[in-house]
Amino acid sequence: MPPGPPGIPILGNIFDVPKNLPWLKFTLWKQKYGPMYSLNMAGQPIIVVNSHKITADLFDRRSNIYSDRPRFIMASEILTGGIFMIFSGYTEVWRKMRRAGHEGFSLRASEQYQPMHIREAGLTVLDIIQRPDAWDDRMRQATASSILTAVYGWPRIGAKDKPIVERINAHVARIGSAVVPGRYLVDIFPAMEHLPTWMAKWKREGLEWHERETEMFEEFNEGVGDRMAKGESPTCFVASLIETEERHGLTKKEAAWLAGIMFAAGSETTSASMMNFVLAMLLFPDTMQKAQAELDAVIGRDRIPTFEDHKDLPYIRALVKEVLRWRPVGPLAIPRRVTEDDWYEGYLIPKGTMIIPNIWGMTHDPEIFPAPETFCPERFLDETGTIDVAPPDTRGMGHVTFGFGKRICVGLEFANQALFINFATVLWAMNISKAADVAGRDVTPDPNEVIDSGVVVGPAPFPCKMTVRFPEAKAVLERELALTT
Ligand code: HEM
Repeated sequence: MPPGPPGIPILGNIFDVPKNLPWLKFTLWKQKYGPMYSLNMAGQPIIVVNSHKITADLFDRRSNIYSDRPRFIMASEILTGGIFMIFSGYTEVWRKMRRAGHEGFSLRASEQYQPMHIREAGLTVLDIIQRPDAWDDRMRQATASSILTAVYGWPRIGAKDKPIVERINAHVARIGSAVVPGRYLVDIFPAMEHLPTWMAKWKREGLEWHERETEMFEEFNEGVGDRMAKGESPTCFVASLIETEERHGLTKKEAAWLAGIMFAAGSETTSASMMNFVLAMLLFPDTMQKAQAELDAVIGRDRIPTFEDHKDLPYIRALVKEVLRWRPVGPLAIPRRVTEDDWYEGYLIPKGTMIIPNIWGMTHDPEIFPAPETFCPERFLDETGTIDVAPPDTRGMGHVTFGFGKRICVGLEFANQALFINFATVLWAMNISKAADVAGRDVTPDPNEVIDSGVVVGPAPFPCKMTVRFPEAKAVLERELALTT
């Protein structure tokens, strides 16, 4: 295996990997051991990969043996019955779900949600104009709302929907905490999975949660089915799932979980990226001004941005990529497991090895992204500032924040569209600047203070000041949004 940090007998590197910001340590090790090195976590062999080329060679070009996931017994088998697509192995059920998920969120399919994204972004900015202090709450709610609308065709969620959103969020948090290494002993000692439920409270509770959540997700899908039976045709993922049920061969339970998974995978990731955007605008105000100059030149102040403008807004397109590169919300993605012995560059990667792609290490590689801590959208544009450029082996996207190969993020088109229109609308209408403390001094947030929920990493809460850029912004938003109802 490729060499790596030496570790101690039996337990290996278990004490070398920090719980806090492990991707930074992984990135440091890259300097010492190269772009691919191995770790031993109490007998579990792990390979950490830190380069675009290696991830493309393994996850894209050898995807038939690198698309499996390691076992997450509590999160993926007990709490979610083996059908939680994000963590599930490279199985037949995963394939069915993946096909259906991809069909519902492909580039073409995601276009049908564009009017909803424009509306949601505009209404959110209007809310922020009214209550600037609640900007982060509003942005989080907007993300949740867009995904629930896209998945279930629900109208925009508001304060009255809090209980249902909290219920879904609690489900996401439960799974997030269950994948944290060491949270459940069964993931360290798999033999414990055979304990009878009367002896294992964690297992009993996990299975009960699974039953309750299956009921909840099935009810949501049935709600869409009932609307269709009444002759309505909601534009949403579940409606298309119901129409294509037979072709995809999904059971009622699998279809219900597939829809639920879209929210789990898409809500926190997108809202953490929105927070990172605000943070970047605060810390790098010159980029905000350049983006606003582009918006003024292309859109002016008498209408709001739309998706028609995408082709004419290279700086905003680059801004989306730079937010995802600068602060990838899944800095270590989700690990893989190789299903056969494999040889790569003279090294043996034994069957069963866990492979961790260090996305942070790749998006902060100074040879590809000079001064990687500097927020600089220009890195994704050619010298004319109009043509998008991307380093090799990034699928033309410029970064690998959405993952790789057959398991690349299913919702990446939807997420890119949501981020594009939200960034454009916020910057068209608002200025973002540092808030002042009680003594009147500017508060500069530390971008390395983060909240790590298990899979998604976002910035710790920070204050910021949002003000309207020009007096007519509110009236223009109101007028334009009235036209889109
Ligand atoms: C900024 C937003 C997002 C980021 C950065 C992100 C990132 C990721 C990453 C890194 C993975 C793992 C890929 C791999 O293993 O190679 C993933 C998987 C996934 N994402 Fe996203 N995601 C985002 C938004 C979304 C949205 C909006 C949806 C749904 C509408 C979604 C649905 C999924 C699903 C279902 C998977 C599991 C794919 C599989 O295992 O086959 N994501 N995402």
